[in-house]
This record gives sequence, structure tokens and C-alpha cells, in this order.
Amino acid sequence: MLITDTMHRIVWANDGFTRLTGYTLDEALGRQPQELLHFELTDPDTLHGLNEAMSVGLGGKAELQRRGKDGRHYWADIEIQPLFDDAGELSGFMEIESDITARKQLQAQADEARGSLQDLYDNAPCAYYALDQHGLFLQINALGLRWLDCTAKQVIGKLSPRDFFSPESRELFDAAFPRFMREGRVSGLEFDMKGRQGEVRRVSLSATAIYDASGVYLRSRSVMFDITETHQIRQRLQQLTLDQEAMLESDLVGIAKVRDRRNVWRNQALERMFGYADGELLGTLSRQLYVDDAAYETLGALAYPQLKAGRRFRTQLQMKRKDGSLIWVDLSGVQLPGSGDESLWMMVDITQSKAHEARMEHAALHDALTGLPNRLLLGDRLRQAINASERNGHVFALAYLDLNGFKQINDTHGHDAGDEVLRAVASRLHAGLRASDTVARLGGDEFVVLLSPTQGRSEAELVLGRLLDALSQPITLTTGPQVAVGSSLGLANYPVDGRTADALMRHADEAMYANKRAGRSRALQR
Ligand SMILES: Nc1nc2c(ncn2[C@@H]2O[C@H](COP(=O)(O)OP(=O)(O)OP(=O)(O)O)[C@@H](O)[C@H]2O)c(=O)[nH]1
Repeated sequence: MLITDTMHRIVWANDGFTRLTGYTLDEALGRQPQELLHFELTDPDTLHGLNEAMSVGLGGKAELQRRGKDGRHYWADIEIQPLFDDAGELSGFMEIESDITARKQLQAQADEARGSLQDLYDNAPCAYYALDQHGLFLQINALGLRWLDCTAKQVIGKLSPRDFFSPESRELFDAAFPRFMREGRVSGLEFDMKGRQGEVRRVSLSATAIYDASGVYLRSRSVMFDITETHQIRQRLQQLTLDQEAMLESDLVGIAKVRDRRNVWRNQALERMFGYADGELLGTLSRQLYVDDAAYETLGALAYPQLKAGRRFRTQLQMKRKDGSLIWVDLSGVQLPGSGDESLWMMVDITQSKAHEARMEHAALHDALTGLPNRLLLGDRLRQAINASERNGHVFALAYLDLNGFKQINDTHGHDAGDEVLRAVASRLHAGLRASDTVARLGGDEFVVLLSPTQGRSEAELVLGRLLDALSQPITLTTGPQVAVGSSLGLANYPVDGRTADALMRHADEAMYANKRAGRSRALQR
């Protein structure tokens, strides 16, 4: 404690002053406390306010930073009171100063701790908030506000998280919040939340409830994590699993996982495709799906080296159903990565498309009316015959055949009757030949017979003579009448009459016309 005169000069100080500042009374006398104990970090505004008050004869209170005689800084709590003489005139000031350094230090530490907690609270990677019993925000950290795109003022006491939720999430919240208030805990609830600017997040919420002494709910302590990315990945994985299951359970593709050629997994489509009951193929050897041992061994020998080399194996082959019937299968296999010796096989029943393919191929190469090979297939067979004869020196014959009087049948009995005659001619020609011979219809009433290698020309002529005999027999139409057609024939022998398909055809054609012109209905002249 000290006393100053009106000029703020120290006129008295007690022992406490000496203990606090280090200055003796003698050293202090006549000096101003400000000059004696001034410390530059002292808040100038506080000091100024105090001086102002004293200049008009008032006292005041302040917390100031001081420096003692030994240079030690300390915080002082200062209370100044004006002193008056008997006449009521201001005679000086009494100053009571106490050391509050320890308290100030504690306060500073507490402020710092509070600051770092606030920092943690605001910048944590999650939203922290508290909700009152109506579900309204009592408090929310900076990140939470950022997610909502709101200021604290806009939400505290006014809004609830549910105001930012999708309709489904709102329903979930409305059901969960009363239960949470009763049970005091909720964990990992997921909501879809949308900030005011429209940014959508998936959040996971956990909270504990705080109650007063009588068990009345006061507030929540809630934490919300942004799990948008995890949620998206989870959804993608789910979709992928669904896709995969759909694919594996596809009705069209039979799938088997195979180890040591045994089915360790299969889908139902596989069993359906091969006529087995559900589960019947599980654990069985794949041998039973093959036509025979040879097919099974051949497939294994072809496929497994490819699979081991990391390549996909694919083929089309006939396989066997449980009832023994055969199906065409498009089979592809691949080694399963990281599975040791397991491979995955996919099988598609292509029986129908194979049959369709065969029909298309037949249609492209055969005459629709008679079913005989057409010009295209004849050309192919002819070239094959030439190649074979070039290799082995055999001879063969080609005959061009054209009906006579056919137009008349059409004109008299109708086009259907004409068709019937063409079919009858085709069947007679076919019946009169060996399997290795070819009879083709070029169109209209023109046919070509390709005889496989013969012993000589006479043998060919013998066969053709029989054919012409057969053709000259009357044909009874389904409508009743009998008709007869003649035929002119021209022969070409390989290699004497030509070495190419074109040359042979031309020669036979010309020979046929020559015969027709000469009126030789069944002549065999060249
Ligand atoms: N019904 C039927 N007639 C056909 C078909 N293709 C061609 N024609 C007919 O067959 C007839 C062939 O005529 P031509 O070659 O003069 O027959 P042709 O009376 O035997 O006389 P030549 O061959 O000269 O001896 C024509 O009237 C064609 O319209 C067919 O697929 N079905």
C-alpha cells in the first residue's frame, strides 16, 4: 500500500510495498509509482483511463503489468482511492496494490487450453453439435456450419439437422430422436444431408444424451462424420455384386468353376442347359458333359495349356445332355486369377443358332424347289474334282441336261405341275447316282450331273443312259394326269474336253445344245 500526494509522488509506503516491488521507502519517496514501476507492456488504455480518473479527483481499479526493482515482471491488481483533507480538499491518493501474477498465469493457461479446445472443436474432421429436447441446435462447430452453409445465428435455437435431411432421412430422424432421448445413445445412423447451397453428403451420426440430476434430457453431444465417399464406394460394390450375381445366375450362360476338371461351383443355367436337376452337377467331373472320352481328353489337351499361359480358351463343340441328346455349345474358359488351379467356364447353348446356320448354309448352296445343290455348290464340287484328278490322274465326266417340252407342261397343267415335274426329275436323277456323284439344278429346267471318277467314258455313258431312261418314264401328277418330258444331254470329260470348271461347263453346254438342235432327245454325243 502506498500514499501519494496530489502530484502522484509517493509520500508513504508500507512493508508490503517493499516486498512486492523491492524498493525501500527511502528509495520510493518523492517518486511517482508510474515512473518507478512502469513496464512497457502495460496496457496504455488502462493506464490512460486511470490517470484521467485521478486527474479529476476520482479513484479507480485496474490490472497492470509492473516491473519490480530487480527487473521481475508481475501483474498487479491496483485499487486507487482519492484522499481528502479536513477541508474536503484532495490531498492525495491511496493505492492498494496486490500481486496477481499467479492468477494471471493460470488464466493465460486456461485461455490457451480453451483456445486449443475451440480450435479442435471447430476444425475437427467431423461436425460436433448439441441438440435440445426439440431437436434444435444448441451449439454447432465451424465444420458443421460449413456443411449446412449457414451461420451459427441462422441455426442455433431455430433449426434442426432434420431441416437439412432428405425426406427418407427425415423420417428416420423423427423415429430415432425420441428413442435417443429415452435411451441416451445412438451410433452409426446414416442420413442424406443437403447444405443450403445444395451440396449433398452422406453422414454417419453418433450421439450421447446428457440428463440433469432428475433424469430430464438436457442436450445431446453429437458427432457427425462425412461418409459420402465410403457410401458411394459401398454402393458401387453392392451394384457390382448384384451385377455379378445376375451375370452368374444368368439364364443364358451356364457357368462352372472347375478345379481338377471337377465342378466346384456351377449356376442353375448350366444344369438346366444339360438337363440336370438343381445341384446335380455340383462336385461332379465335367467328363459327363462330353460326348465321349476322346472329346473330353482332346478338349483338356487343347484348353489347359492356353489357360496356364494366361490366355482365354474358346471353341464350339457338341456336348452331351443327361438324356444323351447332343447340343452345340460355345465354350470358353479362363484361369481364375489368384485361385491356384481354378478355372471358370462359360457355356452357351448354340444348338439353335447352329441349326439356323446350317439351314442358311444349305439355302445358300441348294436349290429351294428340288433341294439339289445349286450352281455355287456345283462349282465348288467341280473344282474339288479337278484338284483331286490333277493329283491322282483320274478322269471324270460332267453332263449338262436340259428338259424338252417342259414349258408345255407349265402351260397346260400350271406352274405347280411344272414344279412337281422338276422335283420328280430331281429325285430320279438323284436316285440314279452314287453318293459320291453330284446332281445340281442350275435353274429353270437345266441340270448338271458331275460323276465321280469312272473307269472310262463308257462307264459314264452307261450311268447317264440309265438316267435318261429313268427321266423318259411318264410322271403322274398329284392332280391325276400323266406327263412326259424328254431331255437333251451334253457331255464333257476331264481332262480331254477342258481342264477348268468353266471350260468343262461350256463344253457340256455346247454339246447339249448341239444335241437339242439335232433333235436328239436322249443323245449322248459330245
Ligand atoms: N414350274 C416351274 N417352271 C419354271 C421354273 N423355272 C423356269 N420355269 C419355266 O420353265 C420353262 C422353260 O422353258 P424352255 O426352256 O423353253 O422349256 P422347254 O419347253 O423344255 O424348251 P427347251 O428347253 O427349249 O427344250 C419356262 O416356261 C420357265 O418359265 C420353275 O422353277 N418352276
